[in-house]
Amino acid sequence: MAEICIIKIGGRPLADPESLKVLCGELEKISRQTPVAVIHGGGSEVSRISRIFGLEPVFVDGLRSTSEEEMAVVEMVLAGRMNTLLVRSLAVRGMRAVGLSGCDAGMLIAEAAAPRSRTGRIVSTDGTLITDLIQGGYMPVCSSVAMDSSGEALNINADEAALEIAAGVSAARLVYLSDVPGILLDKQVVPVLGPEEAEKKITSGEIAGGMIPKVRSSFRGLSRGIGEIIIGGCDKEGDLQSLLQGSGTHLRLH
Ligand SMILES: Nc1ncnc2c1ncn2[C@@H]1O[C@H](COP(=O)(O)OP(=O)(O)O)[C@@H](O)[C@H]1O
Ligand SMILES: CC(=O)N[C@@H](CCC(=O)OP(=O)(O)O)C(=O)O
Repeated sequence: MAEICIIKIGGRPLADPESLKVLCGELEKISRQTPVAVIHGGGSEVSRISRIFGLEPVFVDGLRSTSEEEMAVVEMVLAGRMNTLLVRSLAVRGMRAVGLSGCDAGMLIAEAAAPRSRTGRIVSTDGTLITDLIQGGYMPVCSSVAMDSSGEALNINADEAALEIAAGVSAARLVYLSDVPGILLDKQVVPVLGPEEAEKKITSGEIAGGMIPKVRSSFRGLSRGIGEIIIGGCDKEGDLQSLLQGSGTHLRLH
């Protein structure tokens, strides 16, 4: 099979119709060149809906501390609204998008990160469904909802879900599309970043919030055989192609 490219989409592009249009156009172009699977988040929408239900989000090191009640919102928003929104937006352009969550065919099995928490840590990944769908000419579109061994839902950070799936299918490339053009240090995009430098910048607070799990999971992914990991934005036509050709931040082990 041709080399698989995993594209992780954060929540903010999904919340804006214009960004979503650009993104889907870019995915259409890229998918003509290489097989693509999309893993998506939607954390900002989860927070918005949680607040409507009177649940104030709490994040620790960029990860949501997920209560039982919040898990219901996570599932509803990510595996429901966000997933179908993305699938419809791709399908209308002629792509054979298939909506999935990490629970499908046991793709992402996780365990609770702490007692009574519904925030999960992935313990096993099965990429077969993704490769089977790609071989059948489909574009898998997967949310980061996972399950534990007793069948309960767990909330996985979408960056980590993308990383696990990319490692599970031995992806040639994993692209994290975010609302920033790459990792910024002194307001400039860093073209290449290694693990020691990244940890220093996390300690100093220059890399913070949601960027922490993205960066840390990337280095774990590279050591597990993902060919290349790129962080960047996709705001206008040509952005995704240019990320694949060298713009944004490229994470390297050495
Ligand atoms: N050094 C940094 N460079 C770029 N973004 C950073 C940095 N440190 C923290 N961030 C934050 O990380 C965010 C992207 O991560 P995250 O919120 O998880 O986005 P997404 O939902 O797109 O995955 C940016 O919007 C920015 O606020
Ligand atoms: C455990 C955890 O933090 N899960 C994330 C899952 C969604 C996500 O990661 O969305 P973005 O990619 O848009 O940030 C959350 O609940 O926000």
